[in-house]
Amino acid sequence: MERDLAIRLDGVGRRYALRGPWVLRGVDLGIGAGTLVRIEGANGTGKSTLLRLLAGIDAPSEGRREGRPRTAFVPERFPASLPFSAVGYLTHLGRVHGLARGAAERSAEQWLERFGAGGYARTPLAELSKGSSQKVAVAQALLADPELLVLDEAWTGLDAAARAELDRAVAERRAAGGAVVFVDHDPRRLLGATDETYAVVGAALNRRTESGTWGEGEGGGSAAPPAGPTVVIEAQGPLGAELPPSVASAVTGIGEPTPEGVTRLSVPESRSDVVLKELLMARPPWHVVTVGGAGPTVSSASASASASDSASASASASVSSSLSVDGGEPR
Ligand SMILES: Nc1ncnc2c1ncn2[C@@H]1O[C@H](COP(=O)(O)OP(=O)(O)OP(=O)(O)O)[C@@H](O)[C@H]1O
Repeated sequence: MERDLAIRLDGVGRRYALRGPWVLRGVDLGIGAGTLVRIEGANGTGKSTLLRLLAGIDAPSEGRREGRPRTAFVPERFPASLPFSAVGYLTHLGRVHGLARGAAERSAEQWLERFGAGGYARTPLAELSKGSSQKVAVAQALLADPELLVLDEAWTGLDAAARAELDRAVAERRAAGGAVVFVDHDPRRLLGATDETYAVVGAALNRRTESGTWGEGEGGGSAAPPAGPTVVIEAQGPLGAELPPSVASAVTGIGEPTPEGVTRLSVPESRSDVVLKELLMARPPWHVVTVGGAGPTVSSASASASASDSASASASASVSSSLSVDGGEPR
């Protein structure tokens, strides 16, 4: 293992059933000590699966996880109904992490205070609000100074002060030489502080290069975009809006926006439905202007920019049913 790597995934694949579809395959990923790494990807692509593998609470179906950093994990869903008070639970975990009782209790109380949940220290977990419960979820990960901190949507449900506190805690971890890996739906989360960004696409991991395009993962080709036909989507975003990260990670080409704000996207056909859905469900939604083959646009469709979720989904379905592919007939 290279020096200064907190952890490394080597040729890692994960599927949830024998002969089931691979959620991840051929993933090679090294996380350096003291680095902050963002993982992106459309819904259901395998971000949480990757985080669980990194955190060591799930095992790869193939490949290896190398390195044994002291790891803490904030899961997407925290089991809030455990039979403990907030401080009792955190003290118990502190002891599991090797702290003496007194030190564990002090650390538990300090972290609850930092996240503005000191007043709920003696409240049973099952009685906490969703936001307070999330504060406990975050505190449990921070109390033993992890060398690898894995955060799955950890900011979701926190109030603004607690979100800022978590940003600070992440900076402190890094300053102490810890690595932090996170998934978050907000593309601005820790923007500027992030060292590396990867996207899960089609079971592989793509790394964002410095120019903002998506390169191959470390596996030397394992993260190449799927071969096959390409669909061109022209989409118009809300004024000044950036392309949703989940879309940016799924496309193979992004044109310069026109003065009217229409951006031309090249998308592998196998990802086009996901990209259309992500555009239409973005907040605020994007307007899909045309959908066609890589040559001249051969079909067009539009969707209301103020569509509700269900309307967006049905608009997506009607758009995708009019897709055409390279050199082919409209479907
Ligand atoms: N324990 C499990 N058993 C079976 N299938 C699973 C399990 N966990 C995840 N999956 C499947 O693996 C795929 C990837 O799921 P995962 O939760 O990792 O994606 P995600 O990108 O984190 O999704 P989201 O953005 O919705 O949180 C999905 O098809 C999901 O249904």
